[in-house]
Amino acid sequence: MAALTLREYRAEAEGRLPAPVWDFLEGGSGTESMLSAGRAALDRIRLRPRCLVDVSVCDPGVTLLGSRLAAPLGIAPMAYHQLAHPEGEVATARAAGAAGALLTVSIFASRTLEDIAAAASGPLWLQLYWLRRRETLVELVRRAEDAGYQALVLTVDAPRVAYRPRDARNGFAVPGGIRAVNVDAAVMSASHGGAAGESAIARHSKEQFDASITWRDLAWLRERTSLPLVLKGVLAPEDAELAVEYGVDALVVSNHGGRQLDFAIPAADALPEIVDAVGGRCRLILDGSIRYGADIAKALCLGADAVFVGRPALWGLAHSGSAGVADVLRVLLDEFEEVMALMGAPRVGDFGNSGIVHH
Ligand SMILES: Cc1cc2nc3c(=O)[nH]c(=O)nc-3n(C[C@H](O)[C@H](O)[C@H](O)COP(=O)(O)O)c2cc1C
Ligand SMILES: O=C(O)C(=O)c1ccccc1
Repeated sequence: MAALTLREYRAEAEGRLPAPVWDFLEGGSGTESMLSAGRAALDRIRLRPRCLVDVSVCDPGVTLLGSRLAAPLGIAPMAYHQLAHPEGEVATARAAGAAGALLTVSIFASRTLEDIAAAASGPLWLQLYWLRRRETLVELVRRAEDAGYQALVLTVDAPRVAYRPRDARNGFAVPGGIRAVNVDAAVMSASHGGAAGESAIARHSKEQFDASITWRDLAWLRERTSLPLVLKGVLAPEDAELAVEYGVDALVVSNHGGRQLDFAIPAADALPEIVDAVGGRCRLILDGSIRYGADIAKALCLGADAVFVGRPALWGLAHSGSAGVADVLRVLLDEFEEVMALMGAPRVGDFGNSGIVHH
């Protein structure tokens, strides 16, 4: 298969998916203006290379919360990979393993945690939304521990799923035959069955997500697992400080790919203050609009330890299943390895604040 750029994978994926599914994958909340804003924030950052450094061998490898990765790259949690391909998360896990990338499995994965683990040869983390029914969370934590997942990621930017105009217009619902198989069917039923003018996903979240949780509840979760705990969707330095106080091991600095709070700060703009606030006391992952190897370098220069990539993994999956995801990851890794060489930064630790300028 000829190498495709991520942009080509996107175009190919669009042609293969039903329009309402495409709209759900690609869409954003409210004005959808944050989709381009996230990209613009990264585009404003320019790289400043060093020269005459020995870059004959570049090593993109890192260890993140005990997970060994071929590069500082993970796949962001995304619900229902079967929307993109019948094999769903099992295919994604195979590809992530082959590339040495982390896979974060969504609580609303369409394949079982155990089947995904069986297909994975690399590290897996499990992402949770805080459902009203706490027994579901306790059971998922136990299953993740038993299946060898290496961290838990609590998404904290979604007390409910935001208004997303495309999904509302399409009356989007999770198609029959695709289910969040790791959660009781009764808890998930509102996600199915469309209603004109309303997104079933948004409706389901209002019914089943616990919007009352606070930092005290985080302590409850912290006590129930020895796995590292990650919070996803932090943008305020004050929250980063609180997270450190509550024993959180890493933060995913993210505006949820422009799908939650409309006009929320792009992650790349929020990151510097958060780096200052945590002062090295927890790991930081930049999420949103990562599309090039150079974006990984920019994130590291800003002070992140790694990045998450979201939609491009689903483009690869829609294009050609596991092979497509593996190729998307390979394109990003090859680009990053080249950026390391051209930046004069043969190790991940060589990227620092002097490697970027804002313009
Ligand atoms: C189709 C889709 C489903 C998503 N599902 C989840 C989810 O279940 N949990 C979660 O924390 N974030 C979810 N996200 C957000 C991603 O984890 C990530 O923050 C975002 O996609 C990153 O932006 P990018 O797509 O520009 O890389 C989802 C995103 C998409 C596109
Ligand atoms: O679409 C999303 O971004 C998301 O987080 C989600 C939440 C609930 C169900 C499906 C996806």
